[in-house]
Amino acid sequence: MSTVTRQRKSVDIFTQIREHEQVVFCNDEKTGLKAIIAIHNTTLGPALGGCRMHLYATVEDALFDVLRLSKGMTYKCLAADVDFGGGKAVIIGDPHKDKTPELFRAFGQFVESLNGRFYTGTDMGTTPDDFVHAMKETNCIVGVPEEYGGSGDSSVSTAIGVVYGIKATNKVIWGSDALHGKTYAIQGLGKVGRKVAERLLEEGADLYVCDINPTAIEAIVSYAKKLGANVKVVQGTEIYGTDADIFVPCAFGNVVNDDTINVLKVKAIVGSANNQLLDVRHGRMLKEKGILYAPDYIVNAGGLIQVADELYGPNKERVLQKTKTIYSTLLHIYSRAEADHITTIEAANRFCEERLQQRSRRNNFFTHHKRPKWDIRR
Ligand SMILES: NC(=O)C1=CN([C@@H]2O[C@H](COP(=O)(O)OP(=O)(O)OC[C@H]3O[C@@H](n4cnc5c(N)ncnc54)[C@H](O)[C@@H]3O)[C@@H](O)[C@H]2O)C=CC1
Ligand SMILES: O=C(O)CCC(=O)C(=O)O
Repeated sequence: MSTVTRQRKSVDIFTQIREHEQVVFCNDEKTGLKAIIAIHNTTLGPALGGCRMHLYATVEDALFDVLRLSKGMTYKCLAADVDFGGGKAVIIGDPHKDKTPELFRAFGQFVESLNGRFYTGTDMGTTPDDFVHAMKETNCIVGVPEEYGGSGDSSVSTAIGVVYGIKATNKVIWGSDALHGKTYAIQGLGKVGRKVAERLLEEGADLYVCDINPTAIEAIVSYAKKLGANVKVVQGTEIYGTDADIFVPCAFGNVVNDDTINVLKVKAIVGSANNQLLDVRHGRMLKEKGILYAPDYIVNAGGLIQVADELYGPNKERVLQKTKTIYSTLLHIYSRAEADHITTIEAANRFCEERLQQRSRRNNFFTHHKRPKWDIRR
């Protein structure tokens, strides 16, 4: 039994979704689609969040994941200062075997049925090309390929934001935001992790990397070779115990738990993975161990910033400028945590909850989506 499953108690469904506005179970026999869409909070505007595809062991695991991910999006929208709410979707299936155009069209129909309350795009296990099929059924898709007039793959901005997060962390620990001269342990070399790895290598950093996909490993090893840079490949859980300076989780959530904290030797954790802490108490354990934790939803907000911007008509320069603010927001969170003697995740949560209180006072006049945008229906 996994650590995650062990620590979860069995509770009734309404207790599980008590913090959420709406949870939609999507079932389509013809295409085999089994998905869950969770809308956490739409105080600031329609819910926005990517769609993950993963072969969950149980439906309960999928529900647990989508509930946490969608709540995280509410906080991410608040931290990034965009007028959207928190939502997320998960498709239960193997992203390497179970994808079909029809499955994504069926998913698009369910998104459309929410009538503008939920906008979605890529996450772990999905790519912009998957959502081109969903776009035939709904306009509520983001991270749309540039050839359709969208902003393109949102992982580009996510990776840029993660690098700003690493720079801010280096500044706090070593007094300089330079990326070189440090070793980073990157878990996951997918859409985000690979881009972060390439940037770090270009800056002269050393890397430990791991991924379950040999092609992803080969790509980064050959890139390093081209640059004459240093990459060591490690297997599975070995990534937690390396002598790297910073651990960069860019695969799945819950990677910071009792087991991994025991073996982590790094000075800081800064990565793109959503929900890195299994529980808030793991934030306290990191603090006690002297490991600086960059709250995930602060650091990985670049993609959100990009796709939120896309809905107003994409502008790359505007996205880049806003993504850069991840650096200053993170420095603010670090100093607030220090001043208030709390963990960095507690400081980030307080910052967002205060913003939500302030914004809730504004009259929120939201009407459902305005115009057909992606007219590619066949
Ligand atoms: N794509 C985006 O713009 C954003 C992604 N995130 C988060 O960042 C993380 C990565 O997202 P993407 O790069 O989009 O996903 P992806 O699906 O493109 O890449 C994930 C990578 O992790 C690898 N992986 C899976 N299990 C692994 C394991 N046990 N050990 C090592 N590697 C493993 C996969 O083989 C894949 O290469 C996810 O947690 C996602 O929620 C957060 C914000 C935005
Ligand atoms: O990157 C996206 O497409 C939306 C943002 C998101 O889902 C996330 O930040 O986890």
